[in-house]
Amino acid sequence: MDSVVDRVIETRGLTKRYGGGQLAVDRLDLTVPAGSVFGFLGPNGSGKTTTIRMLLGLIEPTAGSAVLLGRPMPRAARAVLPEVGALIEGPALYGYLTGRDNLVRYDAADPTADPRTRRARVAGALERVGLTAAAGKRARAYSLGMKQRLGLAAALLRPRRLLVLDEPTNGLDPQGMREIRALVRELAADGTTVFLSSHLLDEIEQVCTHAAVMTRGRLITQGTVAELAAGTRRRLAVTTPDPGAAVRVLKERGVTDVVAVDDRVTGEPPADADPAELNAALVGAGVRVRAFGLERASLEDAFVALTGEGFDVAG
Ligand SMILES: Nc1ncnc2c1ncn2[C@@H]1O[C@H](COP(=O)(O)OP(=O)(O)OP(=O)(O)O)[C@@H](O)[C@H]1O
Repeated sequence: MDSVVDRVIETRGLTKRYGGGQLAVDRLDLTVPAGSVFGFLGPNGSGKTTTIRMLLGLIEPTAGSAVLLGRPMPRAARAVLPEVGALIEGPALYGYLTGRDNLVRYDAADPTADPRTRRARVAGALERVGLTAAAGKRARAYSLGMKQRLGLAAALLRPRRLLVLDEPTNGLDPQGMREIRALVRELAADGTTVFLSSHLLDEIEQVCTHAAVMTRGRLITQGTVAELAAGTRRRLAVTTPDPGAAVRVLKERGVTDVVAVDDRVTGEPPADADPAELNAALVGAGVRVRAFGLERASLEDAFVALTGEGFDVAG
């Protein structure tokens, strides 16, 4: 199957209600463009894993449709899944086998994989994820990050058009997170579309070109990361030894939501305000300004603005 699709994943009204009545995913319309690194963002329990399981045909939707690489799921699973690499809920590894032998096992389980070229494929995948030197170690001696990389290597034994990664950095230390993120960027640079779920906003900002935000089973927004962050207003931040006077002047000039903490005053400027004039007004009123700037809106600001909720941004 080598048809060209510009939408690698497309869902319409995709819904999952579990047996117990729990509505885990509610009428999801998701569009993942080809070539994107697409972040599927939401707090724990927001329905990310359930969505991924439906996309991969592991569970049936209650309603709606999912199209993967232009083909309907789960009906076309047999044709589509060989082109999709997936890493969900940690790779299934045999601890007593070496990293290399784990990959040999994965490769041997693929009926379309030619046994004569198996060694070369496994060596290539190990190289790809930086595990060549550790390939002869038993998997149980691997760190969590190495296990994740081995799982990715398994997903990369054959060329893939789409990689689906469910919380790929969950539980990793900062170094492990950096390694996985670097790998995701490399894979994307080679043209593979990557769909990754995460509850970490900064992770999405660091590696993704596009994102969708979920809460409680519902999609709140989707688009490029730049668009999502641009949807929020920027905040003005003033550092001054005269915070009381600064608050008064800014309010007079129409700045709203003014907050003073120690020597830092922040607020939301009116849409048509000229920052230079606000600064001049402060100075003109005798406020000593040590620093003045507009803060870049982050995806976190966008999330809070969209949902009115805070977000767990801890690594
Ligand atoms: N097999 C199941 N049976 C019943 N309810 C389920 C089942 N799996 C998940 N749920 C419920 O569906 C909702 C969405 O869960 P899901 O695992 O898809 O969220 P998530 O965003 O992936 O969160 P996490 O990151 O914690 O896995 C949750 O309320 C969860 O308790």
